[in-house]
Amino acid sequence: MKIAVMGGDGFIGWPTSLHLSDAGHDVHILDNLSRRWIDTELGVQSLTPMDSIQERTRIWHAETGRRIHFNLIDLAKDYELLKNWLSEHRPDAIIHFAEQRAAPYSMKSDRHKNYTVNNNVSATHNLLNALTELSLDAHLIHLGTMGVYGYSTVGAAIPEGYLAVGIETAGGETVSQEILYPSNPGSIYHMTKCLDQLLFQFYAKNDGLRITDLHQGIVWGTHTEQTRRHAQLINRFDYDGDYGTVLNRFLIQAAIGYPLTVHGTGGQTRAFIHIQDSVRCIELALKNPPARGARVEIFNQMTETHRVRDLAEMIARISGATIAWLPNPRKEAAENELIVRNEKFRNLGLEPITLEAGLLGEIVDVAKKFAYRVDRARVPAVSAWTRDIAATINHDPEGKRLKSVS
Ligand SMILES: O=c1ccn([C@@H]2O[C@H](COP(=O)(O)OP(=O)(O)O[C@H]3O[C@H](CS(=O)(=O)O)[C@@H](O)[C@H](O)[C@H]3O)[C@@H](O)[C@H]2O)c(=O)[nH]1
Repeated sequence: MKIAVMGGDGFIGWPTSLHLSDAGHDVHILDNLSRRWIDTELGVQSLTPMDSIQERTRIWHAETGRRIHFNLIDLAKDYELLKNWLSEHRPDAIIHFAEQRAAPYSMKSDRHKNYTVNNNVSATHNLLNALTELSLDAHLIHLGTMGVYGYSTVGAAIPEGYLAVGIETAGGETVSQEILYPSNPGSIYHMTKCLDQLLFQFYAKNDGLRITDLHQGIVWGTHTEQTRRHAQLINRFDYDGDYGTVLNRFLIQAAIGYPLTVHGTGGQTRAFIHIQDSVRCIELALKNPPARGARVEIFNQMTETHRVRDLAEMIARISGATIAWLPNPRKEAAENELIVRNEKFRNLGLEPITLEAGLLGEIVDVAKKFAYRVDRARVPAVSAWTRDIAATINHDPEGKRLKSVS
């Protein structure tokens, strides 16, 4: 297949591009390199040393003889360029990662809120609009998030996108219907993914676009089979307070002897998936497109759930790290249950890498190897969800104002 990977220079976009190229597909990356600019804005860098996209694709060609093409296009701003590219290349499938993906970054300031909404919603809409205008029947796969469901304290299992409800008619009869699961975003970033969902519903219904939305959990790990093939194919690894996700942050914190930064009681339960499984799921979704005219296909792309404090305690046990119990910079439920249905990928043959099995290798491999590149001052999460919270959180790099350390 000819596949366009929008956002193919990012944390999941890059290993996905390699995985699909390795599987024999003709891969074209479209990316505005915004993630690299944001690193510059924040004054941080990936834990792993990362080459330019042109250099990465050159190495991939030298290693495998396969070409990955790179196009510098901003989906949100360059509508005509995007449309012309799609019109010329007419890909069979499009994988859409081209959005600002960090919740803390989206909550940093009014400017960051505007940027995240404008970028994410425009990128998605421009893509849908162009596909319709060009009558291009490409299968669109979008990287969504488990965060669209929110974290209720009820503890009922979250279905894959649609919820069966009974509605009472005027005649007093109860009819059953499947509705899109009610959105309950916890950040501006998560809210943009909820808005994306509505755009998908409309374009599938009105124009018959074939769309798959992957509601992904928190990704951990950094290597995939293909990124291991050469030092310069390595994936990025974020550990900073804005882009670092919780488990990867704990791993690097353990490696550099920094107290594990648990927000609040650590009672937040979240869904997780290893990066290798993430790219496998994308390939499975690619092989199983919805029919034209069908409703948006939704998968829950996660393999296990964990409570944040349990992860911290597990890593502390393995590594001897201490745990810092910090005031939470986010507005979120202090404690929640999370039960997630994920049979669809399991039925398509996904055999998950479990945290227990994969964890130690990751610590040794990546976190310790590149620990010398860490700027400790970039570890704390300082982006607060509200002004009131901002007044109370800890900004001190080595945690002198922590609630407690155990
Ligand atoms: O040092 C830290 C960092 C985070 N947390 C807590 O860990 C949980 C998860 O935070 P996260 O930064 O790992 O994940 P999140 O902000 O939800 O976002 C990440 O995970 C999402 C999937 S999900 O969480 O919505 O399932 C993706 O959509 C996003 O792109 C990705 O950045 C939160 O309760 C947070 O308060 C800590 O206790 N300590």
